[in-house]
Amino acid sequence: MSDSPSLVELRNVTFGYGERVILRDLSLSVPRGKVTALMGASGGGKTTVLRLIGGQNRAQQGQVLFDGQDVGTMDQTQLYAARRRMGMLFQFGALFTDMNVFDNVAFPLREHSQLPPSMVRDIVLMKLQAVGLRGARDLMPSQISGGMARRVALARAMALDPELIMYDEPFAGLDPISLGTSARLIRILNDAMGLTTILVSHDVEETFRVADHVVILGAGGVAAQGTPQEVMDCPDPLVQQFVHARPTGPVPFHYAAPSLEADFGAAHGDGGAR
Ligand SMILES: Nc1ncnc2c1ncn2[C@@H]1O[C@H](COP(=O)(O)OP(=O)(O)OP(=O)(O)O)[C@@H](O)[C@H]1O
Repeated sequence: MSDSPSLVELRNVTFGYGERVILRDLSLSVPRGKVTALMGASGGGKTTVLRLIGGQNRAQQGQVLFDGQDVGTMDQTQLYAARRRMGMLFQFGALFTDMNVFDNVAFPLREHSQLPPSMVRDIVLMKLQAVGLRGARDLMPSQISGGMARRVALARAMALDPELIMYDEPFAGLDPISLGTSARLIRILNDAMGLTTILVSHDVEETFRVADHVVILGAGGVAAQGTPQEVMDCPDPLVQQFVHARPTGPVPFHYAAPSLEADFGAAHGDGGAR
């Protein structure tokens, strides 16, 4: 284990899909034991950062360090070992619909460990207890609410006791009470289980309440980072637009497109333009 205060560190990372550069010379660090919120305008590359950390994407330049090791240069075995130390909860963390709550949480344990059934049972019930759903073990996903399903997915992501847990928009579509419960749970679990958390979210109010460290992505790089208060106070117009959810400002509304003239001006009369 590295003795760096950061569990994850991106150093001068450049990444694009085809010709389109999404992250440009991006450097950021995720302190151990803390909740780090990764925020920024839609399409800014937050999910892409999570995918780089998980090794689903590889940086074209720079390094993505997980506990001091470059994820981008790992072979399959090393990557597999690193991923076992990470829990990932992607948008709406889909459950297996043909398995009950218990079996959903047991799934990674049965897949990735040789533990006897009695131990699997104890671990599953402990994880379900941590998210308040020990009593729901026999229910099918169709019998629980969206907020409960999210918590089951969280219990499943924690089944193998990860060191790092990454949430991609865990609050999307939740009612205000479930949202508050989920946010508090993320904080409590981080502290109780000695985790390091990365939270991608658009919900400024709730996220700023639970995060220790906030990173705002903008224009391929870091627009601001610091404590929630430091980021709130950052004078950068892009950051201000984002934290105050203003509809107008430097964040562009339009995805990069040909000029209006190219699409509309010359199209009249040519009969076959797309
Ligand atoms: N597999 C892919 N192939 C091509 N382009 C992609 C792919 N995945 C994402 N992109 C593009 O990369 C950009 C960044 O996407 P990403 O999902 O990382 O953004 P994000 O900040 O998580 O957005 P959101 O907040 O809307 O989820 C987007 O413009 C998207 O269109």
